[in-house]
Amino acid sequence: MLLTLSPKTLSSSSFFTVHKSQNPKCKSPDSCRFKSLKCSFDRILVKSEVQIERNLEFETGETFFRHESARGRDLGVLSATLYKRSNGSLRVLDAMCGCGIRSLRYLVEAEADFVMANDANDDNRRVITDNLSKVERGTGDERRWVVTHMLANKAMIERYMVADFFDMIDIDSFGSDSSFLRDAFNALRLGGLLYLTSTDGYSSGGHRPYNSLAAYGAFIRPMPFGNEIGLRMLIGGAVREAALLGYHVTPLFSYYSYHGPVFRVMLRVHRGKLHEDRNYGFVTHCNLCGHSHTLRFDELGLMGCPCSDTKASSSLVVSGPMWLGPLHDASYVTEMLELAKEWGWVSEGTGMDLDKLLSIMIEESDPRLPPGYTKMDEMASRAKMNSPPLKKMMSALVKEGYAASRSHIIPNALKTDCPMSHFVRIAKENLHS
Ligand SMILES: C[S@@+](CC[C@H](N)C(=O)[O-])C[C@H]1O[C@@H](n2cnc3c(N)ncnc32)[C@H](O)[C@@H]1O
Repeated sequence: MLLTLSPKTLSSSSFFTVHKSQNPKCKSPDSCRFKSLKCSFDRILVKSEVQIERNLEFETGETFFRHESARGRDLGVLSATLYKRSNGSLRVLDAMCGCGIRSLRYLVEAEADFVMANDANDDNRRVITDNLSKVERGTGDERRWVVTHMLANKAMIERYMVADFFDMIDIDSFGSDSSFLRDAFNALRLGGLLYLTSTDGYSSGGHRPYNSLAAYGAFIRPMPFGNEIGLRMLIGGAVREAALLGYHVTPLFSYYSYHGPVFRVMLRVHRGKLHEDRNYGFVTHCNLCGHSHTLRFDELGLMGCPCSDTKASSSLVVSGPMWLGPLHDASYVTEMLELAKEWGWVSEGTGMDLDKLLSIMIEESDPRLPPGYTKMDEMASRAKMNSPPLKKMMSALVKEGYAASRSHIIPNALKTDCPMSHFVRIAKENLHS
């Protein structure tokens, strides 16, 4: 019989004593494989944390769990639900499920028909199984969930070898996830969703250019908008890997969270590689004038900075190749926002509200906006003035015919296609008007 616990208190760390014989894995106090369990003569002390997320109660035990990742899980569930609603069925691989909270949410909230909850660490089994037991397991073809303990690559290879494809694969990995990409593309149904996570903040910050080159095929140098570069590098890595297999991907949304930091992108996978992808190339940034622009492969010989200062060539930083197109699909994120409103996931007063986040993502999707953002502080120091209010600056830019948007990555920054010199002039005019 598996160890079962029913904690009486919520969201606090509690200790429970259970009889050793209830735990099939514990042979003796000295050889207990559960790193986290302390066995005494005939009792086990289990540290169990019970959480509530979106009204779902679950336990985390000693698995890796971050409350701060709830927003990323919300976004995954909204996408999964849209998929289920438009395709009629939904089969999910939660490839690194931890305690199984995502699997539980895909089953309950997105009404997934089937979830494979996989985590390489089989010590997590009891917690995952207990959490998923809130949903009837079913049998045979009606089976709604299974728990497996394989390396994520094996879990994907095993399924595609028997032509059993998933509609959605969620890879919530530590570090960089590029080693999972190829198997994930193979194991996904065409038109399916791939939800990728990376916590590799060093690479996106340009501090390990040879690491990013190895993992994503992108040589990344420090740029003032490194966190956006992190998202673009992740999408770019997937674009490249997909092309190798004869597929192409489009980003549905991209989400950066400073807790970690964590970079998440939801991609849709399509058949056929794009022979000429105008959205794949380089980002340049001039540290002298603050101007950023894009450089496609066929423009490499034209490299230079519009500020044409003599010092400019040594101030010009180039990173890539990476994704240059919009970070999100505006109409898709609009559907996500409508669903969030339908479910009442709005104005909850928890950090940045979900509806506000999705609204900013819609703004950021304007295809005229180049990669990067400018912090208002930087603009103010270039213009030698106090920084004007963000909203006032945005409407001034729009009035002059430029695209302008907030950034979901950083609060007091602006994305625009306006060159820095005009930007400073417009700021000065508007601060004094
Ligand atoms: C970031 S945690 C997952 C958190 C979980 N998805 C959530 O939302 O709470 C990563 C998990 O991946 C598991 N893991 C690490 N490497 C793995 C691999 N190669 N294959 C499968 N699971 C792996 C770890 O045991 C850990 O539980």
